[in-house]
Amino acid sequence: MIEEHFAALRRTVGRMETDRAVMATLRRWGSHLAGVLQTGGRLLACGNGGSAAEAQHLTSEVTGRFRRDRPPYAALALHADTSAITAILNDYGPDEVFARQVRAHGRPGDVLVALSTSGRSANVLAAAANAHAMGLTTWALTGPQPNQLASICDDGICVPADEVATVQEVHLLLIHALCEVLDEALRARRPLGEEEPA
Ligand SMILES: O=C(CO)[C@@H](O)[C@H](O)[C@H](O)[C@H](O)COP(=O)(O)O
Ligand SMILES: [Zn+2]
Repeated sequence: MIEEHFAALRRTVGRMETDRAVMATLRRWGSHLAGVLQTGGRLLACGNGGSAAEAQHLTSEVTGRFRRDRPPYAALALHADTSAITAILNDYGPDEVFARQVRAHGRPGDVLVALSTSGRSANVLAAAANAHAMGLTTWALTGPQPNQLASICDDGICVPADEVATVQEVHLLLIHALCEVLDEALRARRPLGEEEPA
């Protein structure tokens, strides 16, 4: 029933909107990410299916822009290079498709955002484990807790919804909220004399 679909989204958003921990996490992430990007670090993001699209939505907003003009920053969605993906899949197997790229593109201090509605996709778990071992900061966006991805990442937001679709829809809301706080933090950190174009 489509009414139930709308109701599930409304319920979940309502629950998260009043969860102070979620807002605090987003603000902490925005401010940390601003520092990483402005000092030459990079954002990596990964996920499967709908979560791949969400990962790419986030990185495109960082490299392009969100609401206002600002300098571009380094961000990569790890499923987007189809030649690398097919070669790694073919030569090393499915669990390595993101992990190998984390090892190639990640540097200590960079940030990995790992998205999984179930929190148990092996390739996303491997990416997070590799990133952690290399000294990247790892953040999880998942479905309900407990789940393995949230437990191995440095920080995470777990969406309390039963349906994969609802979790994905709320992930996009969280991504836009993160872009909002990131832009605020970038503006606050910009040195005097480097105001953004009108
Ligand atoms: O978008 C959808 C369902 O809405 C699917 O493509 C879904 O993302 C795929 O089944 C993924 O493989 C699920 O992976 P995960 O979220 O459990 O890590
Ligand atoms: Zn957007």
